[in-house]
Amino acid sequence: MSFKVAIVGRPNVGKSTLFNRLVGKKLALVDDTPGVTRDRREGEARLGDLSFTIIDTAGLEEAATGTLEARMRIGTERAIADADLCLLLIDARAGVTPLDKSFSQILRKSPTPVILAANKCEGGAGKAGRMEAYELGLGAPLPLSAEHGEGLGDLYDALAQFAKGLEADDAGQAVEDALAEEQDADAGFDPDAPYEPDLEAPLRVAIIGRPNVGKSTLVNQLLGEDRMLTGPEAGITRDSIGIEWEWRGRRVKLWDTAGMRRRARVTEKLEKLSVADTLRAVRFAEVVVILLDATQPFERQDLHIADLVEQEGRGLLIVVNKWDMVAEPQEVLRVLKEELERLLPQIRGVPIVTLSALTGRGTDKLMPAIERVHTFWNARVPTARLNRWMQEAVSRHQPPAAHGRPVNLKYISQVKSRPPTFAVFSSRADDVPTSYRRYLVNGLRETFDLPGVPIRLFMRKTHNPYADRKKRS
Ligand SMILES: Nc1nc2c(ncn2[C@@H]2O[C@H](COP(=O)(O)OP(=O)(O)OP(=O)(O)O)[C@@H](O)[C@H]2O)c(=O)[nH]1
Ligand SMILES: Nc1nc2c(ncn2[C@@H]2O[C@H](COP(=O)(O)OP(=O)(O)OP(=O)(O)O)[C@@H](O)[C@H]2O)c(=O)[nH]1
Repeated sequence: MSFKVAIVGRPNVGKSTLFNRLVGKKLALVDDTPGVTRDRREGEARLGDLSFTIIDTAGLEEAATGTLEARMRIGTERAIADADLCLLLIDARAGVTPLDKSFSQILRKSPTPVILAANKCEGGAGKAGRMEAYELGLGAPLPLSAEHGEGLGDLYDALAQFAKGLEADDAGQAVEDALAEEQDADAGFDPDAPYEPDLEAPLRVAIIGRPNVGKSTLVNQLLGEDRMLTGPEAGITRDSIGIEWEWRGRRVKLWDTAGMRRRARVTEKLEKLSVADTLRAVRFAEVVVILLDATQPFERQDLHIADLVEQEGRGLLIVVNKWDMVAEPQEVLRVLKEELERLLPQIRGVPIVTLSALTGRGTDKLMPAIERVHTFWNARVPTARLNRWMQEAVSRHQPPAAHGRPVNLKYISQVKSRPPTFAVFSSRADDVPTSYRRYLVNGLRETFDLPGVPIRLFMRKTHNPYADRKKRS
């Protein structure tokens, strides 16, 4: 992900020198006569694994009219408007000057974030100036030497921290977009019209799992190891959110949780995804794959992710990796199935796929299983079938009477898919207990074959015409 950094500061502090160092080419003129940089320049900068556009805003004294301060204000404001981040440079050897103060005032008032750096600090010089710089109210100044290339590590950390924040914003936006798309897909929902997958919209998938379960290995296997190594080829695109490719003529977008964590590690050395990252991935995805390591027990963290999937109403698939390490596959699978039924009663019958990302064995089952869960998640049940089913369900097991009177269920219809959502109408909706609603949900899941997706069921109150008539008479 790229961003724009404007280097601002009064003349002669070393803006062009820093620009040249970051761009790696002598693009800007450097001279020790103040104001020698005539135009602002832009270049593609690299620092470690970060790449960004950098703007050098020098040459303010060149303009013919207005006071220096007025011109500076204009130049800086223009740069601020253009940039995602400003780097305010001061000359630590010269100390803080009134002009530096004017700059920081402008910057403090703007919403663009600012990094303050004290230049010309090579060999520990400029300490006094650096201390003074705290006065500017822009936080701790980073000691730098643009000419000698010192302090670039700290600059990297500050920029990486900023880039991570941008990515989080981007990710947040991707989630909002995905949710908006979903709402569009739900508009005009008709339970009696057959579900037809929209092949234009990418099927959104997230693969989530504890560290070391084999997420990266699996993604590489899915996309084809070679293609990943030789960079994106036609058919595979990557952005800060994820990886998109085509599978059997269908667009698939994979949320890059591994990538999110890799980037996070740069600055925070996080060993696992933060809760916020996980939640974002779950909300983005239509189908969430929880990846387990066959040699490790099912853990609380996995359960926590499954809970999130249920709460957010996404489709769920459990994938057990490293199946090549399992000596007694039947037994391991039996235990796992039992555990899942016990620990995840709210999403019964979650499909399980076993595979080895390392050898590739079984990985061909993954996409078809994801697609199936996606279909269940989009399922539509015709109203007539639903009502026939409900009549039977009620005759087998009546809702308990409340206040000495029977509770009648009038009818049921599906009001939404993604996940399947049903409304049951009754004049005494409030009197239907949770246990009975659960009975209905379980019946729906079994009868209409909806494994691995949360099912929502609401009770809706119908108007009771008899009650009204009685009142009127
Ligand atoms: N000692 C020391 N001198 C530096 C450093 N960085 C830049 N300079 C010198 O400071 C002077 C001004 O540098 P420039 O990069 O032209 O400064 P600028 O801020 O772009 O200046 P204008 O173009 O006038 O706006 C030059 O003589 C540089 O060699 C540094 O880290 N240490
Ligand atoms: N035996 C076996 N080892 C595997 C399999 N898949 C992955 N591994 C190994 O498990 C280790 C972790 O794999 P990664 O793909 O890096 O796991 P990850 O989940 O991306 O790890 P983090 O980035 O730490 O979250 C590596 O040593 C892999 O070679 C598998 O199917 N079988």
